[in-house]
Amino acid sequence: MTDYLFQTVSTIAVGTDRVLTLDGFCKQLGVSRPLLVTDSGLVGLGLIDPPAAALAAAGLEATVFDEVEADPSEAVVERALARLRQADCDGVIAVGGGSSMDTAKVVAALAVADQPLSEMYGVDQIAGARLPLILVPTTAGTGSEATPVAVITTGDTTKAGISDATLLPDVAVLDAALTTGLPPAVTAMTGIDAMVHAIEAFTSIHRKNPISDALALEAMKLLTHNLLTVLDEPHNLAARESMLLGSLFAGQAFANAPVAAVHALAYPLGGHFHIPHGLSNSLMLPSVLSFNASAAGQHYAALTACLPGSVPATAEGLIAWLEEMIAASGLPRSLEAAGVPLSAIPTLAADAMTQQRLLVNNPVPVSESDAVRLYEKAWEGLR
Ligand SMILES: NC(=O)c1ccc[n+]([C@@H]2O[C@H](COP(=O)([O-])OP(=O)(O)OC[C@H]3O[C@@H](n4cnc5c(N)ncnc54)[C@H](O)[C@@H]3O)[C@@H](O)[C@H]2O)c1
Ligand SMILES: [Fe+2]
Repeated sequence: MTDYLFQTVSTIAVGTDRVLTLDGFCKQLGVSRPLLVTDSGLVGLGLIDPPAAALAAAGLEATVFDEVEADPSEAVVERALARLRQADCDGVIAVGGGSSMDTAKVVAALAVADQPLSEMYGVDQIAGARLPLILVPTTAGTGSEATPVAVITTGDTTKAGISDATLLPDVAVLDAALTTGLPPAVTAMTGIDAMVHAIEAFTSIHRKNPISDALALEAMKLLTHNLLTVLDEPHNLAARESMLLGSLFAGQAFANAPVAAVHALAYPLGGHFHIPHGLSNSLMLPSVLSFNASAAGQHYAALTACLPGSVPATAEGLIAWLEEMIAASGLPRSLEAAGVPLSAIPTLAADAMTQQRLLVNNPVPVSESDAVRLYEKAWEGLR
């Protein structure tokens, strides 16, 4: 038996139109002037007006920052921080995907910590507290509402992680009504990201623990039973809520049993080619799982019990089911189809090697030449 520590978000609110009750959480946390962090796409879809109006009706003066971009840069974080200071905000709310939630987390810490962003990267580097923080995911998803992690793009191409318990929010709000307009491709990519969180947490060789295992198994069940349903029936609220729950559970799992090589090899695709995070994971998933099967085969076999239908209880059974599901969801299945030139592979592999924070969790060690081979397989859509 190994000792372990399990940390997670302290309050989770689930329910349709829960996003209209943010004022109650603000009041509990002593927040009267929240910064509402989001992106312009969500504003355009009209998703931000109702919660902003509900906050105003409750007498709370929210300032909306809607300049978050996918794979948020340091410049976006600094602009959000400047807006927070200008409006003298005393709390931070994100309504959005992982990009908005990660930006909000870092801004809440920077607003209090007497420390520049550059000193926060890595594990346990944040030297202070943070402002009250409420996260409302609109994708299902990154699970960022339940993780101590934020991923920021530094320079032009590098995705760098900050992992610190300070970034666990005070409240996570799961409101399925926010996700019914999620386009099919984003639904599929983000759903696969959540599955990868569950799979990599379940096979992590560092900090794997029984609580994360239970959450990962339940996450796999919820996600794999509902992804094709929400693609067919985008307005099915029960299935959308199951996806949000699955994403939350997977986030709670990997927050305490961290992700590994699929993510380490996916990040350079986002950094260099702006391939969305979930799609990057989906593209690397079959080849990395095949590579890991010699060491993680039993765990992969155990995960097949979570899948719908009768799937052979083997690593091959899991990988083949995932490949079929990726094909059925209509996403590109090779790096070539995703527009990555073959000539980029040496650079991608060298970059992946900088993600040692993640690679150390992988069931099989990954060398730079292994990474080259894995990208070559993924380029051809093979495993
Ligand atoms: N902090 C963590 O633990 C963690 C974990 C995994 C990934 N990440 C990071 O999260 C980011 C990716 O987040 P994401 O995949 O949620 O996507 P995102 O936040 O980048 O959003 C992607 C697109 O989807 C749109 N969108 C979001 N919700 C929508 C909705 N309900 N309806 C219609 N459109 C909607 C957005 O406007 C945007 O255009 C990456 O930077 C990744 O590195 C963080
Ligand atoms: Fe992820």
